[in-house]
Amino acid sequence: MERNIYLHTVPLTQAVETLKAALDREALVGREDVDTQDAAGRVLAGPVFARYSSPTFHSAAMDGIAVRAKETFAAREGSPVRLRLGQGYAPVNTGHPLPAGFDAVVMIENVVQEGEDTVALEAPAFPMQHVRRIGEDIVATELLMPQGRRISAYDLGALLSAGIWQVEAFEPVRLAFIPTGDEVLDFMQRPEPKAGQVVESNSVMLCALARFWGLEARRVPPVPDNLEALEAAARQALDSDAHIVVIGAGSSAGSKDYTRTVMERVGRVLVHGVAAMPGKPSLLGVAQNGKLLVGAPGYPVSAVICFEELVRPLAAWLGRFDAPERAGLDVELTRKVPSKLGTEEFVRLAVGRVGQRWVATPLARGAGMITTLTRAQAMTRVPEQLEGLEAGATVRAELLSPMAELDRTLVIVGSHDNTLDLLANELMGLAEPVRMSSTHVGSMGGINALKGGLALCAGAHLFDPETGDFNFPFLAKYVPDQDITTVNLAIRHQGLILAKGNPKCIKGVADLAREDVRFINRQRGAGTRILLDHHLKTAGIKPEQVRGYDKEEFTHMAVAVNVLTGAADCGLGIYAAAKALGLDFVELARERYDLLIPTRFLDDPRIAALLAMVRSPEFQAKIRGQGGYETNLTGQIMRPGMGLEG
Ligand SMILES: Nc1nc2c(c(=O)[nH]1)N[C@H]1C(S)=C(S)[C@@H](COP(=O)(O)OP(=O)(O)OC[C@H]3O[C@@H](n4cnc5c(N)ncnc54)[C@H](O)[C@@H]3O)O[C@H]1N2
Ligand code: MOO
Repeated sequence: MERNIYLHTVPLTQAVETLKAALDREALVGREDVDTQDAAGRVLAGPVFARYSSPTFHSAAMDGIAVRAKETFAAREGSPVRLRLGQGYAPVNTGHPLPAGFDAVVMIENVVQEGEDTVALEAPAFPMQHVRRIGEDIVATELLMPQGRRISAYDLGALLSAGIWQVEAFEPVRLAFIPTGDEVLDFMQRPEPKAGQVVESNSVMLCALARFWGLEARRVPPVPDNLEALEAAARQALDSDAHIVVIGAGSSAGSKDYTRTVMERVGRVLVHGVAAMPGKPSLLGVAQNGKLLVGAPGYPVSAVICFEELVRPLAAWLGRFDAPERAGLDVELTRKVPSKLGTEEFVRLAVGRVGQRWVATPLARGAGMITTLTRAQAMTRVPEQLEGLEAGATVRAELLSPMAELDRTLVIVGSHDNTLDLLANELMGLAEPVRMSSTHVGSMGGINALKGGLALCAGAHLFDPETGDFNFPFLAKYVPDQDITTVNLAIRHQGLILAKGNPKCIKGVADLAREDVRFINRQRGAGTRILLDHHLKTAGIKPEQVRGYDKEEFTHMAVAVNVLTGAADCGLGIYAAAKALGLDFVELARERYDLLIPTRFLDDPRIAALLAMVRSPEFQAKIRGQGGYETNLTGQIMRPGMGLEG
């Protein structure tokens, strides 16, 4: 099978410009009459002139009486002017036409009723006082709105008031998405994926994005990797009313990546490869019938970049509207971001305020990591001429979440524990919800974040064999100059996580040296790894003797998943992770998992909410409910030397 070789990669802006030059948007996106009441969001194809004035008559702007101004000029406090009903004044309500012969309105509050048909005024009225004049707002025949205007909700009011029942607008930009791949399963069938299969989700995510920009978007069921079937699906979509046809996946160099071939059969490929990461293998072209053809990469994060950076500007240009912009915020990076020279890299960020600083932690950059899309509150771009961004650098971030949500985000960095997930959910249920953004970098990573002032709170469970104490010896060593309050979250049970039924009969640390036992380790700096090293040393086992010692995972659950799938026979982790996946467990140690909080943040409302939650008996019951936890110290402030006893 011949494989695709990319055209050369071009910068994103160049890719967009190339397509603008090749597409005939006048021919592609037509005009149509739209009833005004349905026209919000549509773009006017021509100018709109008012048919009616507003008001169409001189109208009273207040409730009161209509008068002739000149007859009131002499009125003074203590020397009123008296007027008689009929020729002198006429009662009016707001919005009523001004009765013939009168030219001003006096508010009812300023009218003294002296008899059935006599009023007294103690102040003069000026001509046209409290009168809305004919055409004050809109004058018939005048330009109400120019061509090219995107009709807002407000505009609908003005259009109808001016007697415009229909407008001529450009067609809405319509997009059809064709998911492809033998391995993708139609979610409509509620499938259960087997190895090698994935649930099709890109089409729904991307169509929803497109609708948010104002497009009409629809998907078809996934099409298998078969050239004829793909071509037929592409032709069918091109024959529909869609202006943009997107083929999902199959954009790169695999033996079944047919997207480019299909695009060449139904049109011309103008761009294959953009200097962006993710999103590199994106394709753009023009169909024989003039429609925009897009090949979106299969990986979700890549597909999003393809949509946001290529489809969005092109669709906006086709539909003659401005794509919605994101607010910007300067943020400080907690970690270094390496990047490839010559490629614009898109990095998603978890953002939160720590004291007066906005800090941003770069999330994992795998193009297949759907949760980086859901966890990110912002995104930054590493320009193509840079080889990366340094830790501590201030960069411009594009916000993906509202500012108010960012301000309610509690940044917690450090070791992972299932209780943090419990906490994240409970905190969102508060009357004033707190959003937890936790980054799992191990206990030492958490202490480092505190050192750099990059977190409101760190989770740590560092055991010091010399003193038998937790965390304090490490705080004294690494952040001696900071006042940190240590609050216990829970005592938890750590042990060997084993396959169900323990088929390899693993009974303790000594078995880790066995040739037939494959271990899965935690990353350097993780408290659990430090605990393992301590137990290995005590048992007289060298790391080299443990098969898999150098294979690392970042969370307890990831270790458990390795055991569940048979990728490893055993790993060290908390009981809750073993229990969650129905695995066996041999307990090795009880340890204290603490929240380390710089004392100056104790009054921060987010920290206050966290502590209140941790101290509530209901929450503590939920911690115990996970299995493998004790809560007799939970919520209490820890002191050096307390160990597990409190
Ligand atoms: N030899 C090379 N291989 C790859 C290169 C390269 O330069 N040389 N580029 C990589 C990059 S970068 C990307 S991005 C991907 C793009 O892959 P494709 O567009 O060909 O997509 P697939 O391989 O078919 O699928 C990738 C991945 O995404 C899943 N997928 C596909 N469609 C959907 C959907 N509708 N919903 C959810 N998930 C979907 C699919 O199952 C795969 O897991 O290529 C690299 N390879
Ligand atoms: O460029 Mo691909 O789009 O990273 O994953």
